[in-house]
Order: sequence, then structure tokens, then C-alpha cells
Amino acid sequence: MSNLTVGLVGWRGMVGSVLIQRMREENDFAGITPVFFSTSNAGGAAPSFDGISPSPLQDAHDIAALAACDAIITCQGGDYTQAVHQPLRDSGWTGYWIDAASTLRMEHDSIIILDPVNRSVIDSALAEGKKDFIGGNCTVSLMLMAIGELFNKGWVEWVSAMTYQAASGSGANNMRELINGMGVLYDAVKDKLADPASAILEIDKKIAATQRSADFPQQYFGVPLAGSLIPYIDSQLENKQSREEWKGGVETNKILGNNAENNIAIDGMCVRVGAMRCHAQGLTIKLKKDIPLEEIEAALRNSGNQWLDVVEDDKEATMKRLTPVAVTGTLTVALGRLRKLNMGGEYLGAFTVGDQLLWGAAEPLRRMLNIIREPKN
Ligand SMILES: NC(=O)C1=CN([C@@H]2O[C@H](COP(=O)(O)OP(=O)(O)OC[C@H]3O[C@@H](n4cnc5c(N)ncnc54)[C@H](OP(=O)(O)O)[C@@H]3O)[C@@H](O)[C@H]2O)C=CC1
Ligand SMILES: N[C@@H](CC(=O)OP(=O)(O)O)C(=O)O
Repeated sequence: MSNLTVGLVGWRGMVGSVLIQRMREENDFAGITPVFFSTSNAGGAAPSFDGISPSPLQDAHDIAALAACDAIITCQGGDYTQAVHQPLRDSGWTGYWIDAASTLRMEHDSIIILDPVNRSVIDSALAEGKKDFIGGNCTVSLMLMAIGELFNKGWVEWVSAMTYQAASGSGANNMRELINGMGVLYDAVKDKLADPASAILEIDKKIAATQRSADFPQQYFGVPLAGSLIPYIDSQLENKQSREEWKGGVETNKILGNNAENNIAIDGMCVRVGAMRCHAQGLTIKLKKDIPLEEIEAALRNSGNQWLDVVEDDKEATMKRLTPVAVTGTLTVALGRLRKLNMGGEYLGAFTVGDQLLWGAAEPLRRMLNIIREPKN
């Protein structure tokens, strides 16, 4: 394994913090020389842990300092990528750029990374000398971690994904806003709640009035989320899809290495709900033919995906293992409610839950660094 100088940008943000935590857990800092960058505190103290005492924080906009790295991992966001990536390449830098932001995902020279699903695409790209490796949209990555094997088998004609996306997908301030909203709702009715004789419709009326009041926490989401949901994520496109819905189709096909001829239609509705950091998705999968459910379950269980928990379709197992509370903070992607729908044997229903900060954001990045350090021959 080669020793690389690795620049880390965005390490103190939410995604970056999860990335550092995972790198420490997996001992990824052994054998790399980390250089920590900042957009706000150049010259300040870099984080020091596990016996690593790096040099002070470098300026994340200093092209020469960035160009001294063999690889850069950034979780700083799309604006940063937009500002820095091209000037860095224009300076002649040929290092590896590993990025959580969506900015470069659909560029011709970029690879969307999710190695348990598309390791062969990544290996071919490395062999061709590609250098830009971009983490996928969280919803897309989590869907593929769940049902990637069905695509690999060539069984899927199309997928409709109805999502239930956590507050963390919008950022740390949004998670705080959700919790604040929950607290405001509780405070508004706590006296009535404490009285078992109080009328539930009175409590409900007070909750609705509180949610609708101008001072209810909604600065970051734009409308109340606590006790509600928001059926729109990301910007509006001309074809009336949300950008999040559009990513579901284009990114999935790019990750799978599909082209115009074998493109798989994927569409649905993306919805923000009051979960903390786990995205869930209700899937309708149109199979190319009527494959027995037992064969599908066996394929998923034997796929070699060590992170996949195929939950049997019964109520107790579902309630214990197929919820954000069960999955949060773990690398497990739970997949359950697998059953043939009433529309016919070619229609498979499924429900999946995964932590959007782990497989949805940080984990593919740290694994890509290790692939670069130890490529397949
Ligand atoms: N959130 C998500 O689910 C996903 C996000 N992404 C991508 O990752 C990017 C970063 O997301 P996320 O980590 O949520 O963004 P954050 O807002 O948590 O962090 C981004 C940067 O903000 C700066 N910052 C300013 N104030 C603070 C503070 N109080 N605490 C920590 N950092 C602060 C830091 O830069 P500095 O240290 O230089 O000041 C930090 O690196 C996104 O823009 C997106 O492109 C990708 C997939 C999923
Ligand atoms: N858009 C996702 C988060 C994410 O992954 O976004 P992006 O595709 O910009 O990396 C969400 O809000 O849940």
C-alpha cells in the first residue's frame, strides 16, 4: 500500500466529521500523511488524534497547497468544488479528487463511486487514468446498496422510489430545526398532555395552531417539518421533477455503467420527513419476468453484500429491524417488505432504510481512498 499525502477539506462539517470518525475506526490514517484544509481558519490548529499531529490548517483555496497533495477528499460542498476543482486541474495537478458534492457527478470524466456495487466501473476508470471520483446522491447510493443485486442480475425493468428522507440530508442546521420544532410542539401542549382527562382534539388544535404560527422554527426548511412532511427536495426542474428525483434516474444508471440502450427508468417522489439521519424508500420494482420471491430473496442474501440485512416480511421483524431507529449510526442497510404486489408476479414491493451520512455520504469516499492506495492489478 502506497503512502499518500491526502488533503482533507470539509472535515469539520457533518459529512466530514462522519468521514473522519469512520477513517479513525478503520485505521485509515495509518499510512497516509493527512493535510487538513479550512475555508475559514487557515493557520489555525489542525485536529490531532491517534498520535497524528498534522501541520496547521492550510487555506482550502490555496491552489499550490492543494496541488502538493496526492489525493484530496472534500466534503466542503458544491460551491467549493465549483470554485477550486477546475483551477486546480488547470494548474497541472493530476492527483485524485474524491468529492461528496454533486457538482461533478454527471461530468464525462467523473466516476460516481459506490464500490460494493460498481467496483468494476471504478477499476476500469482507474486503469484508464481517470482521477475524479465522486460520491453519489445519498438516496441513490442507499437504494443501490439495498437492491443492487437485482440490477446486477439484469432482472429490473423499472423502479418507482417513494422516499422518506431524513433532516440530515439538508444539513446540521436542519436537524437542529427539526428537534427545536418537536420541542416547541411539546411545550405548547405539555400541560394538557399531563392531564389524562384532557380532550385529544383540543391538543390537536393547539398543535396545528402552533405549527402554523409565524414563529414556529422553519428558517432552514422554509416550512414546518416537525409533525409534518415536505414533498419536495432540492430545486424544481422544467419537467416538474425535483432535482432529487432526477438524480435517482441519471445517477443510478451512471453508477451501473448503463448507456442510452440499456438505461433503466427510475422515478418517484422524494419526500422530507422528520427522521434524523436515515433515509427510507418504498420501492415498486417492475421485473422483466415473474421471478419467484424465494429466488429473489436468495439472490439478495447470497449477493456477498455484508452490509445488507434482508428482513423477513413479517410484522415483528419489520418493526424491530426496518426502521430509522434500528438502523441509525450503523452501516447496515435494511431491506424488507419484499412481496409480490397485487398488480402481478412481475411487480415486487420492497422497503429499505439506511443511514444517509454513512453509505449515503462518507463511507464511499473513505473506501475510494483505500482503493487508490491498493488498486486491483
Ligand atoms: N448532508 C448530506 O447528507 C450530504 C452532503 N453532501 C455534500 O457534502 C457537503 C457538506 O455537507 P455537510 O457536511 O452537511 O455541511 P456542513 O455545513 O456541516 O459543513 C460544511 C462546512 O461548513 C463549514 N462550517 C461553518 N460553520 C461550521 C460549524 N459550526 N461546524 C462545522 N462546520 C462549519 C466548515 O468548513 P470550514 O472548516 O472550512 O470552515 C464545513 O466543512 C454538502 O454541501 C454536499 O455537497 C453529500 C452527500 C450527503
Ligand atoms: N439531497 C439529499 C442529500 C444529498 O445527498 O444531496 P446531494 O445529491 O446534493 O449530495 C437530501 O437532501 O437528502
